[in-house]
Amino acid sequence: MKESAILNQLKGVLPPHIMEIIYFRYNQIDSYLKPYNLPIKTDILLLALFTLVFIIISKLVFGSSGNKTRSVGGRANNDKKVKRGNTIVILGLSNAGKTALLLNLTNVDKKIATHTSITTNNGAYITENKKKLSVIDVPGNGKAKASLPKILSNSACIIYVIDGTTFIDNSTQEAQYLYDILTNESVYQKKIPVLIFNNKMDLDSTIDTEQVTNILERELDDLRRTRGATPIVLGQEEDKKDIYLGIEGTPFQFDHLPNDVQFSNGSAAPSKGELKEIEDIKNFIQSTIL
Ligand SMILES: Nc1nc2c(ncn2[C@@H]2O[C@H](COP(=O)(O)OP(=O)(O)OP(=O)(O)O)[C@@H](O)[C@H]2O)c(=O)[nH]1
Repeated sequence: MKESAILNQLKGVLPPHIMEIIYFRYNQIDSYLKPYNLPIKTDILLLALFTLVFIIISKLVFGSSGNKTRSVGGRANNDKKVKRGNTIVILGLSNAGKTALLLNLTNVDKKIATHTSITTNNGAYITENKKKLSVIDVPGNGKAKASLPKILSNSACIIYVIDGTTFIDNSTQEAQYLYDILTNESVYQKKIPVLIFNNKMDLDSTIDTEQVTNILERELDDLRRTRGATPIVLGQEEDKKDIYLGIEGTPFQFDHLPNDVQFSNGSAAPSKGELKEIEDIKNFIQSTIL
């Protein structure tokens, strides 16, 4: 039996029956290699081969787990390849209080009047951690709405403002606008978070936010069935993909959407008294920063 320093060392730690097998294989390999007269000892060669096999196996095992970690990040990305923009988009029907909210959230020149806007109003919002986000308020009427798909594609989050004093009369129109927003490709695929803000709570004639939620869910449920026949409000969307809101065969609920849709109420510009801090909105914005 051929002697080898490595085998002698193994002899000290391995049981005799295992050593027997190792010796047998060793001698077999040694006899195979002998005719080649290699300038390297069989045990060194085997050790090198064993190390190589060990490296390959650990690469496969740990290398793939490394990939797994990447794919978790990847999954977050794959998770609709989320790469949202950095604009807080304020939307809603005319007179809802969008510009009032923009003024409240930003430190823009308060000279921007809270009367019917024709073009978008812009400002900057500084988050708790000093991140600067642009804020845009898109008028409820007019040409600015045509540029909405582009604005939405760069949105970080959406605040949809409702005039709580006129909601009952305007609920269908509100739902139609929301439907267009929620079925917008960017909003749907990037799962842009939406906050529905029931505004003008300082006035007596406002509606309870729970009621707003229920009415909107009912209206959106109807719209899912009839929408094919209704004109698209956001315009220029001939190639708009078919996006079905919620779960087919189940009454529509905001919970069924891929987006996080939250509700809140308050006053963007109370007619009397102190300007109420709109903490819910600020918390919402903070929670949407990726
Ligand atoms: N009482 C009260 N009035 C508000 C509140 N928010 C806004 N308003 C008033 O509602 C009116 C409309 O507000 P805007 O901010 O101009 O509304 P908007 O949504 O920007 O309207 P458009 O520019 O037409 O799209 C103004 O007279 C505001 O002062 C609120 O919280 N309480």
